Amino acid sequence: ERRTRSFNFGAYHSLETIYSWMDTLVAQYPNLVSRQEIGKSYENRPMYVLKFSTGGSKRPAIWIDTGIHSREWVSQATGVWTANKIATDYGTDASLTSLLNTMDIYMLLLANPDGYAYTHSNDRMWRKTRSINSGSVCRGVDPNRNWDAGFGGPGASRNPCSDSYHGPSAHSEIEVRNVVNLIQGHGNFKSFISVHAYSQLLMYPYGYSCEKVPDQPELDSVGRAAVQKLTSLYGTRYKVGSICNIIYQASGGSIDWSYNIGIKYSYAFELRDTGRYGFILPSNQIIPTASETWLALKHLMEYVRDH
Ligand SMILES: O=C(O)[C@H](Cc1ccccc1)CC(O)(O)C[N+](=O)[O-]
Ligand SMILES: [Zn+2]
Repeated sequence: ERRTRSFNFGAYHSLETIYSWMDTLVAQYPNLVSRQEIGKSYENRPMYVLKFSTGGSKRPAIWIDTGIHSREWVSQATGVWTANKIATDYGTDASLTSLLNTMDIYMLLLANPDGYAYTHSNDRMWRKTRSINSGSVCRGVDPNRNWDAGFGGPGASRNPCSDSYHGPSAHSEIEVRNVVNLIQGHGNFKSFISVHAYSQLLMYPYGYSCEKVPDQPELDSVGRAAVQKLTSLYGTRYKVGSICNIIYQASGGSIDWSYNIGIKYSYAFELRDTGRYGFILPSNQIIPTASETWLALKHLMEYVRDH
């Protein structure tokens, strides 16, 4: 209804505002979008996935998460804009319509809800979850070091006070376990895309090692083609490569886990910018960032649809 159309996609919003906007999106597109609670966060906030589906059961699916690192606000904002874009363009964009007639899209807009709330209430630069670490005064685990993929290896810290603390064990964080359970329970995901900021990169596995994955040539060429579409809009330049080679070695990352359980088309975006504003990207760049990113996302999803 009216409220969705009047929603300001060019601003950063609170968790509560995003959650109530999700309700209006589902209400406006009941035959396309549904909301699924996949579990609770450490501080007992619901974790909601938006499922875009035109029917079938357990259709091949694409996963997109935003906001796993709570301070990377342009990621969550891009997720909101993208969810709205999918809902509004279905039925008019032929390529998207054909995609949604054969595949489902699952979006987790706030993958770290406790951290996101904390960046609004206490510390704009908070990155991790808000779990209590026994024996330490420091809180939180880096949810992008907590996955069962090279867990605890180089590229993560064992210090609970570190921003890249991997946690006491793989999948120790409920926010990670909720996603693992959904993906493993579903069993038919073909693509897993995790959206971060910043650095303007499109990355594929591995992070935990600099060895080439078996599908590296294909992931690289599809990634380069996707970035070409992104750059065509405003000239924004991205680099493409494996996490380990292009940014740094990082163990326990989500897309290494998804790749290793067989989800070939696993990618991580690092959105704008390259450091001028960093995590504090001005809100007037939200819509341009989301618009250019959409061109890359669409390319990836079309490729997955056709292969
Ligand atoms: O360290 C991270 O988890 C990401 C890089 C990354 C992204 C995906 C998988 C493994 C690592 C970088 C970032 O998004 O956190 C941004 N940053 O640290 O500036
Ligand atoms: Zn991040």
